[in-house]
Amino acid sequence: MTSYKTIKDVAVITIENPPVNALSLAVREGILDGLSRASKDDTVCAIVIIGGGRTFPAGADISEFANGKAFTKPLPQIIEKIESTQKPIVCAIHGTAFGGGLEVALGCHYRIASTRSKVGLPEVNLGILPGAGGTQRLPRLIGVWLAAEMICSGKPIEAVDADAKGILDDLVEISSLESVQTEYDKLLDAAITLALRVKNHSLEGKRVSQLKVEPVSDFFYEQLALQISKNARGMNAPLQALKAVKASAMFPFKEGMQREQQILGRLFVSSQAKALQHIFFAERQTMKIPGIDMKKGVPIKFVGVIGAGMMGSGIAINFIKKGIPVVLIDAEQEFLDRGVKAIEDYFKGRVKKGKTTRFLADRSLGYLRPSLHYEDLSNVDLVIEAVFENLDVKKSVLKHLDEICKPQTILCTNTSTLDIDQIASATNRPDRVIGTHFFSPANVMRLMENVAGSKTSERTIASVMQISKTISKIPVLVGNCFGFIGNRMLFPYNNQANALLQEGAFPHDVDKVLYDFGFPMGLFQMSDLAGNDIGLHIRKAQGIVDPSQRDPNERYVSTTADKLCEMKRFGVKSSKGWYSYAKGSRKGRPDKEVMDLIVENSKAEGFVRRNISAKEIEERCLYALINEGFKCLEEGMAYKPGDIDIIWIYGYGFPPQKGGPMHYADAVGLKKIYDSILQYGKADPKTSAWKPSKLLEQLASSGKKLAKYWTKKLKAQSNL
Ligand SMILES: CC/C=C\C/C=C/C(=O)SCCNC(=O)CCNC(=O)[C@H](O)C(C)(C)COP(=O)(O)OP(=O)(O)OC[C@H]1O[C@@H](n2cnc3c(N)ncnc32)[C@H](O)[C@@H]1OP(=O)(O)O
Repeated sequence: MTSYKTIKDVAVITIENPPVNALSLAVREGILDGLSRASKDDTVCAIVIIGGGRTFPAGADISEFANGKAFTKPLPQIIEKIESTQKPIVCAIHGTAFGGGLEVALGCHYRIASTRSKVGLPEVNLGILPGAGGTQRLPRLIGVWLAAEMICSGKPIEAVDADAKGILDDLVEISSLESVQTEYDKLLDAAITLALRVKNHSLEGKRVSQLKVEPVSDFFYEQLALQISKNARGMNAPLQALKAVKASAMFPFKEGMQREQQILGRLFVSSQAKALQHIFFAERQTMKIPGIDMKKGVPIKFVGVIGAGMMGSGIAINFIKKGIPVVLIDAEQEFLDRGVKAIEDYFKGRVKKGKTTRFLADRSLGYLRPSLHYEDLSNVDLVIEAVFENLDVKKSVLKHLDEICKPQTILCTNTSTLDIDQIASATNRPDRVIGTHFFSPANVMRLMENVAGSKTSERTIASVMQISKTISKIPVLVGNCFGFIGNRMLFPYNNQANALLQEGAFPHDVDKVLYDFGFPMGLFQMSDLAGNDIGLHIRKAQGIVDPSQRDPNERYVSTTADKLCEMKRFGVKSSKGWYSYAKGSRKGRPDKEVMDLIVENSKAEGFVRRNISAKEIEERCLYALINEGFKCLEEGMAYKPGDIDIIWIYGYGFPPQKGGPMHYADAVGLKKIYDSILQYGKADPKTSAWKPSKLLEQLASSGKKLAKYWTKKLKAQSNL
């Protein structure tokens, strides 16, 4: 896990734990061993610590948190050992020196970094804090203000920025064209040169723990705490990390470390840390699908997008940003021009905000080829249609594409609800047809539901999952059912919210409970923002708006929602929906007209309105959502519980600190959820969403946890 060599009397300890050189127990032991050898060897005058391969350690080994291994020869002790070594230690950073990696660097006496590298303390994103001395050393090195900002936000910074802040002693210029090997060679060279230059220098002032912290006023802490409460609402770790930073300014290093460790201990065992660490791994597991070999994907080098509306232009941006040429097609010059302008404005905005340079923006725009002619798609490797959400329209587009595109071209349909098999049936290549459900705005939202039809081939799936990754999306493979996973689960959740209105709640009551649970907004606010006509369009497609077409045995809860659309209360865009809005504002106010309508509908539909507790609102919305998630798993529409969690966190704002609906279900207890579902179903037998999932029933009665059960099941499958 580490190697040791000497170059020109400098000991070089190289950390070799690919892919990210996480600081596992074996790495920590390797560092200790290297330090001991270098200290004992009289010919060694200085030490360099460097990461092998592509990076300096990207942190402590997160997989050691759950099994407790992190506490054997713990990182703070290793860093103390590094800092107290009598020979100068130079740390050479490339790639991503994150978390424990940066904390190791802070324990070294000198730090140099490649200009391509990044450093950061992202621990708060895992529900913990930089608990290997990071909260005590960084303020000593760069001051409380800058350190608190880095630690509490968890955001990494570029090496150039780190140098300006005083974290680094020097930068090694590496161009974007140079290979990782050249970067490593140049960095090592520079580190050895520096080590030889400082070999006889005193280490006075070079041990960060011995530096003094300039205190700041309480006002600073109060302001930052306010900002954190707003930006990271519901998250414990950032505020706790701030407390630890404050301790650095109040106490000597040793005492500060004790405070840091106490806080770390509490955070470590918290439900938030477990949830956030679950999300970290679940996000990386979405590419691991039983029976799909991702290596079978074909490279996608040329892409077509049909439809230059908001969705199509957003999709095109993702590709051209990564240097993949896109032919953007629309039927009308006017629409095409509008789409191109939207794309140009997007890049202009990025340049203005300093997020990119004019040169890079122009380079991306150079990859865009607007066209009115489908024939220009004859040679693309993959095409995504983003036309109107209508089955017949989409089928005719796919049929046309099938005739024009080369036989190998993958045809993707961007839909949020429609049947992929039906769309694929319009072509002679159903194996090369797949759903790509982008979330709006498509250039911002990272989630993608990739929908496999019954004939979609392994090669098509692998190709689309790979290219989704290339364009920096988080792709989740899902099965072909109405609404796929995200929207399918949204229906019963939304259904309960509307049912609660019938029984006695108002939109602001439901929204408050969901906001307090941790969602960025409640369902009615979300509906107003998206446009209430979208829901109506879907209900019409389901054939349930017309009372004569409804199943009389199924409760209908959307009378008020339908009437709102009749009243042209479409939401924010018409300044009134479930709420009313001041012109240009997205902040809704409860509206008497809507509340009266709700009360009137309750009466007309035979409900005696009652006070409904926050607990009941929360349980009914969330348990209906969770029950549907279990159904998705038992039907094989979702491949893993973690996939559902990722969809709901990245697509629907489920609070990450609760780990997603399926993780949350395990945390609440499946028996409790199952029993509540039975109870709610008894009171409301006409709501099919209360029919409990068989999988939920089975796990609830056997006392098992979903996560454990599913991991075992997948293991057994892969051993078959
Ligand atoms: C007891 C001490 C307590 C506290 C002090 C210290 C705490 C910490 O250091 S916590 C860790 C802080 N670091 C991070 O949060 C960084 C996490 N990693 C990343 O952000 C990214 O992985 C990356 C930017 C470093 C690289 O991104 P990318 O190139 O996209 O690769 P992947 O994310 O797909 O990762 C590849 C592979 O590595 C696994 N992995 C990444 N980081 C860690 C880690 N710190 N520990 C264990 N494993 C890690 C990741 O799961 C992937 O694994 P698979 O290929 O098996 O999926």
